[in-house]
Amino acid sequence: MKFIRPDHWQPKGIDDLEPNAWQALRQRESTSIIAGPGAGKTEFLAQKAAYLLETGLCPSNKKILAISFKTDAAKNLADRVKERCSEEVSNRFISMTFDAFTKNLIDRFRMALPEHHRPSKRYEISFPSFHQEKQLISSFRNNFGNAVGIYSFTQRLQNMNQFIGSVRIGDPKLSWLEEEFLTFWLSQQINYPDGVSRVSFPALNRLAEYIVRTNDHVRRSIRASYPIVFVDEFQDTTFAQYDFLSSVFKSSEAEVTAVGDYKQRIMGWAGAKGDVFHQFEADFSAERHSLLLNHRSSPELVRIQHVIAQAIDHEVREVQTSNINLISGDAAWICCSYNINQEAAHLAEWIANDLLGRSLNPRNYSILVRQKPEDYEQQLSYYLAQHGLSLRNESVKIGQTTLQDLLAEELTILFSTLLRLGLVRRNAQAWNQLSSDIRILRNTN
Ligand SMILES: Nc1ncnc2c1ncn2[C@@H]1O[C@H](COP(=O)(O)OP(=O)(O)OP(=O)(O)O)[C@@H](O)[C@H]1O
Repeated sequence: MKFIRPDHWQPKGIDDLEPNAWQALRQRESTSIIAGPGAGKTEFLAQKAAYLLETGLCPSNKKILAISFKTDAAKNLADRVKERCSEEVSNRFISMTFDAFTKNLIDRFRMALPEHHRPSKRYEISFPSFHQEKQLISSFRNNFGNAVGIYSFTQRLQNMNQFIGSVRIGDPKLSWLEEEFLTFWLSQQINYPDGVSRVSFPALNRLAEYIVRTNDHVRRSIRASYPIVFVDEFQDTTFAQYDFLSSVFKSSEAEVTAVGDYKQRIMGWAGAKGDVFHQFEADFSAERHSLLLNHRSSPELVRIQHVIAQAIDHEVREVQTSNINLISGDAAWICCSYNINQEAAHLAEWIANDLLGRSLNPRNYSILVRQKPEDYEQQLSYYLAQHGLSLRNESVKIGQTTLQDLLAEELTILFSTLLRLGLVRRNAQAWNQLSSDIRILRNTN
């Protein structure tokens, strides 16, 4: 493959990068990139991957490892690199979730674990409920009821994610109660009468961290394969995941780029570290860069985001938008309501008026709420019905899944296109869509 000279390399699929992004892209040490919503964090990583791979700065026998927290984020990043680079180049970009990466490590190096911590060869992933965690704590307390300090210790266990994040397997600094609990917690997941372990992702993370910390061979082979590492949504890194990252890459030659926005931290409840950017910058001697252009939102929305961002961090820098206002009049504003009924009534009335005023369709409107839509559904449905409008809660549970996940399934899309085609005499768009889906199904594309 012919490499591009680094000073001749140009971004792919976008016109340019902002000056701070150029600086961070060319930086050959660990860096942290702080950027608000829509500032192009994912795009930046895709461009940096293209830059390093196409210029040969990431040698052809090495790969870039990109770690995200959610499957769709990992896929989105991989797709962007695929769109921007040739197959030969994008094949060396490995994008996966933290959990997939640590699970993969356990699957390959399970034998590096001490026998009593080793899951069975074939194991299942478990998702312990809050209730199961409580039961685990209470059986532990029953076993160690007389131990000195057991009361305050079990209080600490109430935030299980945080506790697990604070203890490393085999760490000589652990107190004996910490060590006993960790062993108990792991053995409950590993030893089952049918011989099939049921292991949670936090346990897999902890076991993988143990392997890379204690096994030079595994650690060196990961470092050798991935001299360049990206971590997306870094604000949501848990204590255990951070430990894993630092056990593998700290004090190595790896260039780690951590991208995120501490103001968008959503996983605090799941044990995400509050000060993760500061710690990363100290541990990896990483230089901080901020992206100050928003590429997604209208200027009014960016101004509102800034008001909210300032409430979280007084020193936050103002972001500009690269977009123009597409809506005449107000595009975004903040309303304060005294209670949920007043809010729902106002929203329903506003939608009904706007619908008439702009001759739009009810399906052009979507209401996003904080956390649980079912907390708002009843009131919103009631007030919308007074204007002849109905509401569909897409996060409603259907069996193990939700309506929105079900609607995004390829098979659901196929059936709904089929239904749309059957409902009216002619629907060219549905016809084309269905014809192409059927060609793919029959493998005649
Ligand atoms: N330099 C750029 N020039 C033009 N468009 C860009 C640029 N960077 C990003 N974009 C576009 O802006 C949009 C938002 O970018 P992206 O998804 O990377 O943002 P993000 O910061 O990762 O978002 P989020 O806050 O949701 O995590 C995308 O459509 C992307 O293609």
